[in-house]
Amino acid sequence: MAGAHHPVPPRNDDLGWAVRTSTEQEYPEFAAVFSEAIGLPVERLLREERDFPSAEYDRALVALDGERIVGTTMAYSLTLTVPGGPRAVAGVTAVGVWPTYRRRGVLSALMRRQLADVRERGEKLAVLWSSEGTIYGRFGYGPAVRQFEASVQLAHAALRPGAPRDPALTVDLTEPGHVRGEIEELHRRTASARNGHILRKPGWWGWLLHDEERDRRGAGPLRAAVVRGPDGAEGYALYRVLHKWEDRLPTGEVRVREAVAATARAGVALYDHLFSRDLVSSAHLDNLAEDDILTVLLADPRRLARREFDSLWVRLVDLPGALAERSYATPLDTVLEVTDRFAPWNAGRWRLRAGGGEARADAADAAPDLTLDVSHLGAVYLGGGSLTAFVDAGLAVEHAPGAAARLDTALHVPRAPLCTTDF
Ligand SMILES: CC(=O)SCCNC(=O)CCNC(=O)[C@H](O)C(C)(C)COP(=O)(O)OP(=O)(O)OC[C@H]1O[C@@H](n2cnc3c(N)ncnc32)[C@H](O)[C@@H]1OP(=O)(O)O
Repeated sequence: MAGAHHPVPPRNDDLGWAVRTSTEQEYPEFAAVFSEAIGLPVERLLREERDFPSAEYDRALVALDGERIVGTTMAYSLTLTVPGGPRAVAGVTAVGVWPTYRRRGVLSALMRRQLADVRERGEKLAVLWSSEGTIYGRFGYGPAVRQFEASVQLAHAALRPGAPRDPALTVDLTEPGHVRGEIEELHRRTASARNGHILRKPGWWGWLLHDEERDRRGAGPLRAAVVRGPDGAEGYALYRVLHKWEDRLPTGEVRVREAVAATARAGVALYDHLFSRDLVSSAHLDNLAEDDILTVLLADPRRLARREFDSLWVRLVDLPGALAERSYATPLDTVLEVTDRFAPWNAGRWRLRAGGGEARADAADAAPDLTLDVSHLGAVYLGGGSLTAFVDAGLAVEHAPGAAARLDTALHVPRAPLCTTDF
């Protein structure tokens, strides 16, 4: 369905670059272009795809200059946790343009075609991790997950005395491969509690857990710490230890890739374990949600040095579909005037109504309460961020006083979104 007043555009990009689906046979050439653009050795891309196949060749697109591939992108068929439950989404990846062809509209042509393809498949959202913050806003993506990496000196990493500790729990430290089944199951079980998680396919675990010397950046092998209670595994952490010495003092660190806990007591047991490793002085945690339990568990939270970054970007590809399949915290009846340069079928006025556990968005002619870009909706779709900030900044316009605040309230979710799967 198109928004009022805006017809569906033709599929081909107007700048003239030919875009077509790629093939498995063509993958070496595809990988060569992407590797040159992104700065990863092509041998590595080819080896990883051989050892841990993940490519969906029927979702790989190439832009051509004659016969020559000058731009690439691919999409994975993923499942993402969103308010309302897990949903099928397109996971956009492998975006690259051959350096001598950049800034001539090649990516724009690929994006247009990819959005049309995603829509045709019936996926309502496209998501990605961006290499730079400047690329994807114009294509309608908004930074939907802001999370942080953090460091803490172990001398100041004591947890609050009231933290729940249960002596019945044990911590098993081992190679990830030995406990892969438990890890996979725990990730699946806990991911649904937070928006922004990718429900990892079994094939992805091999890639995530493979542990080669060259990936260690001086640290030791990847370890899994699994917390078990009387009824089985309750949490795990994946981490490495970097041992370093200066003036006979240990200055190394525990490098935590992810810590996952199904219970509060398991979370405490994991942090107790990670922060009590010998012969290191600090811990570095790669992916923490804004409201990770550590932010309230540390006796001295000021000691947690945080650096925020955007992880998952979200794009509403089928705007009425995406808004209708999301859940809302409060009833809502509002008219949105949406701009969308790259998926014009979304542009126009939409009346969004939510209540009684249902939501719908219909093309409308009524006067809008808010005028905003589709990227703004992407930025708040998972329940993080604030539309009011876009209004305050003058990027979105509020016509009915309080409209942005009401929408923000309806979009609210109790836990900050988090994405720990970089694809
Ligand atoms: C999900 C992922 O795979 S993330 C990985 C993304 N890939 C990379 O970072 C690899 C290195 N970079 C590249 O290969 C290319 O520069 C790309 C893919 C980022 C951009 O491709 P291009 O073909 O140059 O983009 P295109 O010419 O269509 O640009 C469209 C617009 O976006 C702007 N733009 C594109 N990339 C950037 C950027 N990195 N920073 C700022 N603006 C940008 C262009 O200036 C242009 O603006 P305009 O419409 O006002 O003229």
